[in-house]
Amino acid sequence: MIRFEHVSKRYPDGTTAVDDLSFEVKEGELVTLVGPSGCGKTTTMKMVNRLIEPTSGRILLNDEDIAGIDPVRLRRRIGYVIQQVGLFPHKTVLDNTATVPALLGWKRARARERAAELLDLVGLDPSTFGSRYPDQLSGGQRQRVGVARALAADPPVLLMDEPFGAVDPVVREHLQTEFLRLQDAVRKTVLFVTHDIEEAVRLGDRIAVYGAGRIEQYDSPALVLGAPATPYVADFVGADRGLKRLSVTQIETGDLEQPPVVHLNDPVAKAITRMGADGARWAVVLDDDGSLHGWVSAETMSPERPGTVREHARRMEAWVPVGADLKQAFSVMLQHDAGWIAVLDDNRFLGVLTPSSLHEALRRSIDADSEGVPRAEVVFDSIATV
Ligand SMILES: Nc1ncnc2c1ncn2[C@@H]1O[C@H](COP(=O)(O)OP(=O)(O)OP(=O)(O)O)[C@@H](O)[C@H]1O
Repeated sequence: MIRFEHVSKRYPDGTTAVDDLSFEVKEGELVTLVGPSGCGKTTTMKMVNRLIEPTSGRILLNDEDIAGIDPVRLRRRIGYVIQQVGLFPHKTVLDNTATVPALLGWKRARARERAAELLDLVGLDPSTFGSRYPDQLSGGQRQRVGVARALAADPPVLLMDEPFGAVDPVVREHLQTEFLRLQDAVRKTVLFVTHDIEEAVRLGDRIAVYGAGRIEQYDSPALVLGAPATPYVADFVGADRGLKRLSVTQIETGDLEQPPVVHLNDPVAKAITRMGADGARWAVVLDDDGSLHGWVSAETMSPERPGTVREHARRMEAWVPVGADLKQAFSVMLQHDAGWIAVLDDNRFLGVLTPSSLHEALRRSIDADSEGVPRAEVVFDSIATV
């Protein structure tokens, strides 16, 4: 979709901003460009919409050399979101969002209808926010309008230059989650510049890690974290990459432990036998319909006493859906101060994660990536050391 072929950019003062860059972004792929300040990320991005012209090499968009495309026409095919959103202060949110369709000559009603759809898509109710002016929005809301505006004419390509850089970390995480959901729905080809490795890992299908003017590694987030290609990348992603990796490793059913399971209406004696068979001191308790109720401890029940598990069971609400990432699991575990959490598929109980199975899952993920991939340095950072 976007291909860089030996692209370099040298400024007249002798600065080489980008040096012999070759890489490809596939259709529907979200690639994050990450690296320290001044390493050439923005230059790379601005060459795609011809705000900056390369000194040598070429950039192809769908196999067409962009040097031959009129810049104005080119930019209509490319949405652009920047940190200082650049909304027009005197225009309403709806009209701001409709800017590009209006420029493209859409009828006003159609442009506004499209703008309302887009606002909805980025989580801003058009009937509440459409008539506001930019200074009546929070920073996070302004960024959402920026994204809606960039998507309004449905461009196949989106360039995003630190779009969430100016908001606080909580809002930023929110915007990232929303953006991922949006990207799932619209599947644009996205180049996303950030200097934040966490953001790059969270959003990118692939990450280009920049050193000075060059890409040091171009890989999946899991590989960048698990098998840094060079000591520079290892240093850049940081010593806590095991922890970062939690957010790119999904829980799989094979990671789960299977403690004994009893039901609320089971007689106490049956529950004790069940636990005894596994040598377990506790069991997961499910409702009659099979959904998670909580847990019960062997200590609180005596085989001589009549009754059912219901009288002894304790509620437990620490759970995550299967497919969640290990970071979510870890955070739920900490939030509930729990030694285990349940993993559910819809309402169905699948098993539990404990700190040690979480650790194993992390190891599984790193082993899978490093198999057969000769990398400079494959180090496992135990979560226990973080
Ligand atoms: N017009 C210019 N003339 C000379 N040098 C320039 C010019 N524009 C950018 N540079 C230099 O090119 C290099 C790359 O800049 P670029 O803006 O691409 O970096 P970046 O990785 O996006 O940085 P940041 O994260 O700080 O935005 C820097 O050393 C910068 O000083």
